[in-house]
Amino acid sequence: MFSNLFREQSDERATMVLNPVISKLSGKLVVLASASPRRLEILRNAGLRFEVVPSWFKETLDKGLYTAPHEYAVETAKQKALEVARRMPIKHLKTPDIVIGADTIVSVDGMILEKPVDKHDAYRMLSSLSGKEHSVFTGVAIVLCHEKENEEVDYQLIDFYEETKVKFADLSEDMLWEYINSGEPMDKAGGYGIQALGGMLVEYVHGDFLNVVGFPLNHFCKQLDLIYNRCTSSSDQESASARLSKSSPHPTSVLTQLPHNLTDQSSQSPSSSAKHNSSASLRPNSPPASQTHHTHGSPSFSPVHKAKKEDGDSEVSESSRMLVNSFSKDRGAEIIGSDNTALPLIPSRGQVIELNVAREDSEPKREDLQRIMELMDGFKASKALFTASKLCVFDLLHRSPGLDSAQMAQEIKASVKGTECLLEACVSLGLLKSKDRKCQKPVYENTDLAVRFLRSDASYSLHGYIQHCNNTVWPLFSHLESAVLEGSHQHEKAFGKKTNDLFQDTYYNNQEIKLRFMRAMHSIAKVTGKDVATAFDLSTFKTACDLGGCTGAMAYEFTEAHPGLTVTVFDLPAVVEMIEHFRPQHKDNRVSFVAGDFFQDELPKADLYILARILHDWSDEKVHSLLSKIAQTCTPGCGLLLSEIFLDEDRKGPCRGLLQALSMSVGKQRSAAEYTLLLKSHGFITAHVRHTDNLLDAMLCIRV
Ligand SMILES: Cc1cn([C@H]2C[C@H](O)[C@@H](COP(=O)(O)OP(=O)(O)OP(=O)(O)O)O2)c(=O)[nH]c1=O
Repeated sequence: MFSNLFREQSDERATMVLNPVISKLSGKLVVLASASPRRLEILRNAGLRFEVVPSWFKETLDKGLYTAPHEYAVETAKQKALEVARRMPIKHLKTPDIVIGADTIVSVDGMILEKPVDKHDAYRMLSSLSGKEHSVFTGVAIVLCHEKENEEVDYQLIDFYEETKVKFADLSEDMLWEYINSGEPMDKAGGYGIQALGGMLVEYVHGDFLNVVGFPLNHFCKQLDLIYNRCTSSSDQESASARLSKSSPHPTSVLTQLPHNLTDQSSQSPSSSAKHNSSASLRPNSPPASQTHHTHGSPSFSPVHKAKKEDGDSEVSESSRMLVNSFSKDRGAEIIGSDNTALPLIPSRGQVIELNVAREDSEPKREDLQRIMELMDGFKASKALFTASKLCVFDLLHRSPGLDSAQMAQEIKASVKGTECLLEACVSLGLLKSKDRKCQKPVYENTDLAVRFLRSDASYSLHGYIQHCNNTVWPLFSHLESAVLEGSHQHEKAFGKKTNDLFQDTYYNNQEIKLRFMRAMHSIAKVTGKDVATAFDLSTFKTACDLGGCTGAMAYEFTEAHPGLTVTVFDLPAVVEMIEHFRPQHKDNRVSFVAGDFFQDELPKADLYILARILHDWSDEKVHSLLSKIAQTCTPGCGLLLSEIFLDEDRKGPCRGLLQALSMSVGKQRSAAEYTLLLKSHGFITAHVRHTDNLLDAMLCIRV
């Protein structure tokens, strides 16, 4: 219905305005900085080709700073688009040509209504709309990115808004609650969706219907027409902006450069990004956001350090160059030159390694060679870590720091020569420290890294996961060539037996292997759990069920983070019978365990289902069967929190996810948009996506 409606409304305009615009955009990298499935559908139906990179900007600007509601929507749209425009060159290694951001709000009686946080909030919003006319504003920001010779990026910002008036019928209490309980209000501004059940509440609409649904397509096309059809060269950009200002009722344009110091912006984790507004971050001494509208000019910032985009056709004439842009929540952007760079072997999300190798036949540069050698030696480093961990080197040095190689050899019952080589290798990898002694062999101690992650009894120990990598992942990867040739996993070759169900046949039919696997899952849940548990406001949910929650490590993080939540961990009987091995010291009564098979048995009732690191393991058929079972168990408004590594939409990273896919399990790695579509097919809409900057990302979906 929605798509048909769109066609009826815009076919004529499409031929007049949209098609010439679309041809102008072909070959350009257009990015939609929005997770809204409605915006995606509107633009896709219009024939636009684009990538989706949801913005990490949190919608928490101070509404008190804005004199009119549309100013707030426009500013939020700008921040969403700019965050993506800044992040992409660094984290995705490509500079988009255009980034589109949007923000939809409802305004009634001088209040701004965004998405409700819970059912009561939805009730508050909908009852304030009952029997009245209100305005829906969508602010849109179009960021044009221009890369310059000297690696600076110019951003030209064009923004505008559209207002549509909507009148609601008088809503009875019963109607209100029936609608709220349908779950539809939760991810929509003002708490309703005019395109679906919410349409029944509406008496009339004055203005652009699609604007209410989240994107004013017609106004957008007119803006594109102005930019691309009436302004031919990039040198005309300033005048184009000026023209836009005159001809359009609400556009603004800011031409600016990305600041040199990226520490508080491009590298922001979602949580930190909310602290900034564009004016502050783009123009350090500028007035508040609302006053920077209609500002032109180019503030003088130093050039940005970023991976330079190559022109696909041109030969790379520059000499070899290596940049490692490393980001973390704490450190922000870090630009490390080749001289002082310890290359990360496997770039994580947010780490960018670029080698611009000069002409093919020119003399190899040291850094390029080094990178290849690092990759070739990677397996030796992994195996050295696995072996030291298996032989309990880190535990022994924790108990008795300062052992020399002969003493260590005696402790681990190994050869002195072999032990010496292993200890020295661990020093070179930064896992151990050695202290020289006069005329004697050096003694060894754990580094901080080993103390924190490699001791088997450390709070955030990865010991269990390392053992799993050594015993299970390593043998599988030693058959990688066959896995690639055959396109299937290599369990039979690696472990000498056929597996129908990896968990039942391999991991859980032997006590020792089972415990090892549980320790591995426990390790991962311990180090990632907090970030997943705190990714979203879950205060509307009272009961959760962690499907395949294993030792409960993730569940305990959820109860810790959400005082009103109780969590049932649902896992196979073989797992639940072992959980005493993993109970935390301070038992939390809000975590309980139920034994069962989520493919076969009835699921415990809950408001929120957690699927952390589950779906990627299973075939499409099993994934669909599990999701449809959850969907049947859920009432509208129930939540599903999915946590996996989300692949980038262009499938160029993160490296961990792509390497994991090589194990060729029957499952697959997916991007956030792919998970969104998958869940949508089972009646769940994605309300929020969070890239955590940790090993697992998360998305919160609501059953409609
Ligand atoms: C009023 C109304 C809003 N909406 C939706 C459009 C938007 O998706 C949403 C408003 O929230 P927004 O914050 O504008 O957008 P979003 O959170 O969905 O996505 P992102 O921030 O990543 O861009 O409400 C409808 O679908 N129907 C309606 O009738």
